[in-house]
Amino acid sequence: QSANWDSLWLNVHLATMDAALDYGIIRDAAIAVKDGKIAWIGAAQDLPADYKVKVLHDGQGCWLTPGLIDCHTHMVYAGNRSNEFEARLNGVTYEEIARQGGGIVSTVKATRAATEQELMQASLPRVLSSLREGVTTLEIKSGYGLDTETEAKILRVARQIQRDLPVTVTTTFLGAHALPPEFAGRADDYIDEVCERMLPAIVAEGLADAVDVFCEKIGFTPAQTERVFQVAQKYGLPVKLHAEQLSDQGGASLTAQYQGLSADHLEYLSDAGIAAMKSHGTVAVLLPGAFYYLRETKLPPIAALRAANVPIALATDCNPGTSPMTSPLLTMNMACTLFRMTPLEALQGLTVNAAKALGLQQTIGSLALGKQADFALWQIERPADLAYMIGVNPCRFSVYAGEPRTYN
Ligand SMILES: O=C(O)CC[C@@H]1NC(=O)NC1=O
Ligand SMILES: [Fe+3]
Repeated sequence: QSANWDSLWLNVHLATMDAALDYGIIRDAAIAVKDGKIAWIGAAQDLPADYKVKVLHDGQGCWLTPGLIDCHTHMVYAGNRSNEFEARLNGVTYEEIARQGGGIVSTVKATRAATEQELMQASLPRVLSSLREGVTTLEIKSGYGLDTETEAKILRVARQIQRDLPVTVTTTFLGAHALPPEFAGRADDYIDEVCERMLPAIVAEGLADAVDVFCEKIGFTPAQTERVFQVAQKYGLPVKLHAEQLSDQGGASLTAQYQGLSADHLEYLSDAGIAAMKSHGTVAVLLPGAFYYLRETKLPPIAALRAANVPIALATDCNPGTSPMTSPLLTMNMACTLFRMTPLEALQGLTVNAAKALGLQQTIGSLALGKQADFALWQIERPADLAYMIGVNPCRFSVYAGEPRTYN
C-alpha cells in the first residue's frame, strides 16, 4: 500500500542525532510526517515512487535537527534581580544583598505576590525567546514559591504554557530550593512541610512530572534531600538533583541510588559520583550559564564523564539569580568555549542527552521513525555553526508535532 503522509520536507540536510559517534547526517534528504510523528526519513533519492502527501515543504537547502530540549530551567518567576547585579558590580557583598532581602527571597516575594496571569505575562518573553531558537521541549521547575499555594501556582502556569504554545513542558517540583523566611533556622521543619503537605498537594493536582532538590551547604543536606526523594518515590515520581554545584555533598551518588533521571551542575562531582551515575544511568546535566555568571573556576569533570560514558546534557538553568539567560545557542557556545566540549557533544547535550535527562528518549531527542515530529530548521553551512556563532540566531522556524511554527 503506497505511503500516504500529511507533510513532506524536501531539499534539506538532516542532523538526525541518531548515532552515538556522529551527527547522523543525511544530505539531500527528505523527512515525512504522519499524525505528528516521523513516518519516513532518508535520502530524497530513496523516496518511494508512489507516495501521496497533503503538504510539501521546500527546506531551501537548510539543515534540519531535532527540536532543541532545554532540560533544566526555572523559567516561571516574577520580578528580576538586575538591581542586585548592579549592586554587586558596585562592590556590595552577597551578604549585604541578602541582609537587604535580596537573593532567592526577593524572587519568592515577587512570585508570591503575582497572580497566575501576571506570572504568565512575566514568563512569556523568556519562553518565546527560547522557542525562537528552535526549542520544542522545556523543563520548568517550581522553587520560587516555598509555600504550597505559590509552588502550585508556578506549576499551573508551566502547564498553561504547554496548552498555549507549541512546546512540550515537563514540570519539576523544587519546593526544597531554599528556606523561606517563615522557616528561618528551621530547615528540618521546612522539609516536614515539603514532604507532608506541599508535595502531596502538588501530586493531588497532577502538577509535577519529577522532583528536584537543591543539595548544597547553602541549600539542603543529603539527609534532607533523601527525605524528599523517599516521598517522591512513594508517589512514583522520578527525581533529579541540583548536585555538587559549590561543594561535594555526595548528591550525585544519592540521586543515582534513587535511579534519578539526572544530576545537575556537577562542578564538584567526584569519581565515586561518576561511577554511581554510570551504574544507574543517571544523566549529567551541565549548566555553563551558571558557571559563567558566577565566574566559577572549578570545571565539571568532563573528561572523566566522557571516559565513563555518562551521557552529558546541557541546559540554560534560566533563573534570575545565577543564570539569567534563555539562549540554548549561547549555552552550546559556552559548553565549547568554557568546558571544551565539541560542537557534536554540545548538540547531543541539547537533543538526545537532554531527552534522556527528562526520561523522554523514546519519543523525542533524535530524528527517527515513530518519534514526535519536533524539528528546528537552520540556515547554516554545517551543524557546528550552532555552537560557533554568538548572537546570530540562524533558526528559520521550528516544527512542533509536524506543524511549522514561527513566533512574531
Ligand atoms: O539565585 C536564584 O534565584 C537561584 C539560584 C540557583 N538555584 C539553585 O538551586 N542553584 C542556583 O544556582
Ligand atoms: Fe537550577
